[in-house]
Amino acid sequence: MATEMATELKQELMRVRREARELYSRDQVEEAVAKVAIKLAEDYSERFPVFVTIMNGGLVFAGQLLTRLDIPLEVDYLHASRYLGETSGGDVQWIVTPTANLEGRDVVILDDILDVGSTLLSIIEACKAQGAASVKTCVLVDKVHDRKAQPGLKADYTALEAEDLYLFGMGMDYKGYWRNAPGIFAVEEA
Ligand SMILES: O=P(O)(O)OC[C@H]1O[C@H](OP(=O)(O)OP(=O)(O)O)[C@H](O)[C@@H]1O
Ligand code: HPA
Repeated sequence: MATEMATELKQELMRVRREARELYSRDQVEEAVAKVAIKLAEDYSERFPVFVTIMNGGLVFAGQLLTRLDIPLEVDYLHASRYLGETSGGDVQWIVTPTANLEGRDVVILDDILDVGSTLLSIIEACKAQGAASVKTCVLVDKVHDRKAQPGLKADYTALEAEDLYLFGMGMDYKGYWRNAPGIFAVEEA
C-alpha cells in the first residue's frame, strides 16, 4: 500500500544519511570549487560566455561557482535526466532546453557529476548542433571507474574526484532526496 511504501522510503532515507561516509566536507568542496573558479575566470574573462547548468543536479554547484566568477557571463539552464530518481541510469531524457540562442557562443556546461558520461556527451552534441562556437564542461565531481561512455572521458574542468560508489549531497540525489546534504557522501551498502 502507498502509505507503507512511503514509511519504508522515509526510513531508508534516514538510514542512508545516518550511515553515509563523508568523502568531502562542505569546506573541502568550497575550496575545490574556488580553485576551479580561478581557472575558469582566467580562461573566460573576455569571452562573454554562457554558463548552462544541468538541472537538477548542477544547481548547488552552479550556485557556489558562479558567484566566484567576477567576469561578464550569462546564466542559463537545461533540464535533462537519465536517472529520474533512480540509482541506475537509462537513456538521457530532455525535459527543458536552454532558452539562450547558443549560436556562435562560448558555452560552459555545469553539472554535479560525471559518472558514465552519457548525459554530458548528449548535451555537448545538442549544444554543438545549435551552432555553439565552443562547448566546455565543468563538473563538481568525476567518479573514477572504467565504465565511461568513451574511454578516458573527462570534463574540461573538474573540481574533485571520487571513488566508484553511489554519491549524494551538494546537488547529487539519493532517490530524489538529500541533494541538500552539506558535503559529498557515499552510500554505505545496507
Ligand atoms: O554521467 P552520467 O552517468 O550520465 O550521470 C550524470 C548525470 O546523472 C545525474 O542526473 P540525473 O539523471 O540523476 O538527473 P538529476 O540532475 O535531476 O539528478 C547527474 O546530475 C548528471 O547529470
Ligand atoms: O553517484 C551518483 N549520485 C547521484 N547522482 C548520480 N548520477 C550519476 N551518478 C550519480
